[in-house]
Amino acid sequence: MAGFKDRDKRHFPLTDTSSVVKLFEDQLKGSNEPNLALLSITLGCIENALTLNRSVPSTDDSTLLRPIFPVVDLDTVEALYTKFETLVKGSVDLTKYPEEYSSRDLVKRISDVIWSSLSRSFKDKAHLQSLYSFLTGNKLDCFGVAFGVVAAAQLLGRNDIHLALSEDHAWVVFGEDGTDTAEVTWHGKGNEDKRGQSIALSVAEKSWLYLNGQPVICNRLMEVAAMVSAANPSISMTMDSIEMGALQQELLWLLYDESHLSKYPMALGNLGDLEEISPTPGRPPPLSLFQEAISSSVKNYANHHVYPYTYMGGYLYRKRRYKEAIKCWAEASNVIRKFNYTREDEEIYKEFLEIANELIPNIVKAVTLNTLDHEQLNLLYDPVVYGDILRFYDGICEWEEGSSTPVLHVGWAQHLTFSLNKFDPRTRAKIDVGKDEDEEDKKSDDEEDGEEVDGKKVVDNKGGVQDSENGKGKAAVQKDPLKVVVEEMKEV
Ligand SMILES: CC1(C)CN=C(N2CCN(c3ncnc4sc(C(F)(F)C(F)(F)F)cc34)CC2)S1
Repeated sequence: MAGFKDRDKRHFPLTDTSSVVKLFEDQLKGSNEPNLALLSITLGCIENALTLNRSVPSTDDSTLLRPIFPVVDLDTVEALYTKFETLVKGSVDLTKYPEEYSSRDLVKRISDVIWSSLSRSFKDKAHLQSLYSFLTGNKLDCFGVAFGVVAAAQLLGRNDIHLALSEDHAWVVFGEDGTDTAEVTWHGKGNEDKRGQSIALSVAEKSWLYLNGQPVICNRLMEVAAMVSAANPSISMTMDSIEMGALQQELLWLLYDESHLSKYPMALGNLGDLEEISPTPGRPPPLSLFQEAISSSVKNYANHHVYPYTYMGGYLYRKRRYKEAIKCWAEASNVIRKFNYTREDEEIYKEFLEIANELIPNIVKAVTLNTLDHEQLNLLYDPVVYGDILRFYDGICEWEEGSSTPVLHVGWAQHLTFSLNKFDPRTRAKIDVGKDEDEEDKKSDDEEDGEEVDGKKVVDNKGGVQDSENGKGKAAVQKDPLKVVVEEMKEV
């Protein structure tokens, strides 16, 4: 049972990074499970001081000497912890929920307690992810509400309620075998919240938002990793708090060493980004962390996560390692093609749009202008690169096929033709777009379970069978005009 114990109190006051790391270390390695509310209040208090309430820089040089790290007093944290405990225990009558495992009603009740305390102001600002924000400003973002529900559940001794994370949404799992699911927060803008509903219905849509049944399911230690990963060192669009970034980085390495990041690809990616900004001597370089994130997704989530590839692709792009960046983006597209695009998948749509319509054109322009660097210019004569760009687009086309919402529009085709036309025609002739073996396998799989629907075989490209109405009463997007464009061009 979590509680604010004396052994926790002796860490206070916290005066620097290492005292915070020691508190987290004691919580992670201690006898009982880490206290999510205590840690979230503490981390949120520090983030607030380092990013929102920075000491106003005075004109004299005294600020140059004054330590910027805030002193976190025990009574500040204890007061907020008690406020949270009073709210939660005062609002949930546990005698109504005598069962050993949590019910949907209980989960909904806890979500309502957090939800009803929120102020109505807009919620997509930064620094709204911690219980410090909730308790001092009644504001939480989408992640913060889900995290708050799990922290409240822990206070109530409900140890079967855990955080579930996709790449753009959060919900909870609960029940005897931890497979019951419930929405507890909202998603995106202008979408009705589905709080209390199970996720099963949404997963059936094969949308990226729910990772088609492959989300990260946290235990208490991974919930600490989520809290640390969700910390935000940014002060403004152009400035980050060095102290907050360093604290987040040290806490992520502590969690990494305890293997609490091994099934959490995005946290590994976050650590890789922090290491790019400020490398820790003796630690693996960013690329190996991004590779670990990819391997974790392949091993634990049937390679259904996109971000591990875009973390690595973005890094390689920044290092001007363009051929390898394009390879990563082709692998990212190889993941997204497993899904059907639905209207709540905007975040990943924007990711692919930026790669297709900005990053790849920038690369093609850069290597055309910079003809002095033969290594770079060769890119336009490299059939492997050309093939990877085609694979990148083919995955997006496949993502669109069978979807209720179209992905591509003529703007995509304009950038596609710009990029592909820069390649030497002989190079374009060299690649073989023949059916590779797994494509043949897929076809044979489909043959097996394809069935006649009014005389014609209709299979989706996800290996399932759906009627020509895309199984959801919506007209499925047929073969996409872009594929025709690419095929026509190959005859050029
Ligand atoms: C390659 C990228 C464009 C760079 N940053 C990326 N992030 C930044 C960090 N990030 C995350 N990093 C750790 N954990 C989580 S849980 C989560 C979420 F499920 F969507 C939630 F909770 F709804 F916000 C998001 C997210 C989201 C993805 S992807």
